[in-house]
Amino acid sequence: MRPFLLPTRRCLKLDPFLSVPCRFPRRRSSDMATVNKTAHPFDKTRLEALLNRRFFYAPAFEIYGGVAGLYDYGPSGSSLQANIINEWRKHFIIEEAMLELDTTIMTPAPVFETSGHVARFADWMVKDSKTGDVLRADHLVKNVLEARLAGDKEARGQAAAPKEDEKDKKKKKKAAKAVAVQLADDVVKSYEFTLAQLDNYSGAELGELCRKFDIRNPDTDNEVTEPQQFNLMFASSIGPTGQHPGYLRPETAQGHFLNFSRLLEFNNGRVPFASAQIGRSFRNEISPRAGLLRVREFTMAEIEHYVDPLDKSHARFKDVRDTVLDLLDRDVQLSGSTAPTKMTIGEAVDKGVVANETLGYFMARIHMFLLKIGINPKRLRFRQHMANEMAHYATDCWDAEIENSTGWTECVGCADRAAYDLTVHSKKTGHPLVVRQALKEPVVTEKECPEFNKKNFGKTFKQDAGVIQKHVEGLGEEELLKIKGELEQGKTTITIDGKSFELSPEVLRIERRTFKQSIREYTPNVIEPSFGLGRILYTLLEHSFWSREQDVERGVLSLPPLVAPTKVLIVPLSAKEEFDPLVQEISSKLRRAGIFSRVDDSNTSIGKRYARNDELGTPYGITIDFASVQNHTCTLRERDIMDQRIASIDEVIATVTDLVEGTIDWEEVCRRLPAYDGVQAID
Ligand SMILES: Nc1ncnc2c1ncn2[C@@H]1O[C@H](COP(=O)(O)OP(=O)(O)OP(=O)(O)O)[C@@H](O)[C@H]1O
Repeated sequence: MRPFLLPTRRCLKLDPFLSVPCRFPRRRSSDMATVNKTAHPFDKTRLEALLNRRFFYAPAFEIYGGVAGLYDYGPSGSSLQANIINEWRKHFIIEEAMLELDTTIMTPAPVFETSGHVARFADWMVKDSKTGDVLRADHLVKNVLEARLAGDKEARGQAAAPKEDEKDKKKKKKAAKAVAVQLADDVVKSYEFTLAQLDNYSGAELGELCRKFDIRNPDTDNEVTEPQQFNLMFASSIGPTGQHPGYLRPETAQGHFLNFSRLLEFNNGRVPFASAQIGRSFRNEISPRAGLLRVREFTMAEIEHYVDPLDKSHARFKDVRDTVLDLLDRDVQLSGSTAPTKMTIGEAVDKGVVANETLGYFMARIHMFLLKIGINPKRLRFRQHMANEMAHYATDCWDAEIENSTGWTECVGCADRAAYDLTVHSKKTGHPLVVRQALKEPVVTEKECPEFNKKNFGKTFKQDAGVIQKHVEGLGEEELLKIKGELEQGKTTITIDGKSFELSPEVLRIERRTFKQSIREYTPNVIEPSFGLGRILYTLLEHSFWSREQDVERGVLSLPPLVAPTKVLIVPLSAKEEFDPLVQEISSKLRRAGIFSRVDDSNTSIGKRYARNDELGTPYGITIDFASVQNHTCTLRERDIMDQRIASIDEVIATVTDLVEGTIDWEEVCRRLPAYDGVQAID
């Protein structure tokens, strides 16, 4: 026996579905497959209007005119970001027992001088030769060539790529000043080749490309100047004297490295281990025009995983070995192609496509995380850095790129930074940033060692003695053996800076000695996955957005319950007081179950209330009507297919808890709970 009653005739009159206009027909589970999320092409303008209307985010300082590249997140955007961060914490920090940090943003200049950011953290910019407008050189080349290729496609009568919305197409056409112009085949090839390896070009080469392809400022059609470097860090000064320059950090990584010896001690001196940090970073981007995709202040989540340089295997690699990734490696890009290869990460590491197990392990874990929060797997790929693109010290680097209406965007960088950062900071400060490993078995080695007879040596060579000693001590095993042999014959001659010195066994002997080493000291290598949360959040919103087939105006954000800002919407059918105890009961039971819910008791139709929450991505709705008051029942609605089920309040709460925790899906709900069908209830 079900512990609830079917709705009565009275409740049918107030059936929430009957108050919903019939253009939003109710669906049953059997209709699930018929929900067509692609009935309308993706419309960025609609999505942007929705995000603005529902205050996901908005330009910061808007009433002062706004500042490019700075955004404020509203309640929906903040909750979405917090939920993504929560999942990130679980997926990485908790799962891998990482050591979490929260280090300062303001950083004294010497830190970034040592790390190389002052000299090299820069992009190439060009200026409009007449107006002085500033453009990022690689983006200018990309936009113009892509637009010309789009014009060429149109002229050849090929359909534009489906992802491109009208606004984007117009932008590109404008950028190219070449609407529907067919290009010669070799020109198309050379554009495609250039685009495939755009990240590989130096400043001078970008300038060369602008001349070769006659690339101008698309807004004015004016020529552009030679590329110049622009450092992206925001400079500041610490304290009132102005004598201590500082910078707002452009990444959180240096905070990890400077604390390495404390972290190592916290981890009982053991390697491998990882530190993790979520925090704000700042980059003075040259021309931030892509919404959240390129901003000047953003939240990063960074992991620094420290490994033995001689052993980059990962204990849990076997768990992810079979994960299939879309990999776009360096060689494919050099060939001018942008088609990734599907490969298990196991195979990629075995074949040397990905440098080592630890890097591969994190690529697979990044892939899993992005899918878990709702990124479309068909629009996710890993692209290997080209040689010029990679920092000079890095061994291998792959970006998780997510496709969106602007193209493929790097959202997570995953690099093997080798021992660079720890080595340079240690050298600069004299503070050892090394691991001292007690060896299980002492290592016994033998080597040739020079022994100077100090008295005779000093007397013979006087002021040259120091130079000769330094030279001999710097010689390798082979050279020392040669000298040893010659000394055994009576004498040897060495030449330093063109000057020859004759040495005899009275001043120098070469002895073979045995050494026993019980401690190994080394600087660990660092594998760094670095996430930009704003880019992930925005691409997720694009991937989740669609419009109902029946009505393009009815936008839906199909955010997974895991990250949706609100999990359950409680909708009392009427504002009558008799509903209040039920609303309170359901709210408090959901609260106790740890499920974030909101009550919408506004004075609008239930259909409008649901539509509003579909736009907010709220996956489930609980409706309370007069039958609920009588029978202690309520209905449970699924956002995407708009199916509704009925059950006792406790049963609905238990079911929605399972749904939010991800232990069941809607198919299972359909097996558990009967469809809410007012018509059947009358009969
Ligand atoms: N200006 C920005 N706005 C938003 N997110 C950013 C920005 N710059 C970097 N990120 C994010 O931080 C992550 C790590 O930063 P990283 O230094 O690897 O980026 P990057 O290579 O400089 O990016 P790009 O080449 O796109 O400027 C990126 O994968 C991205 O998600």
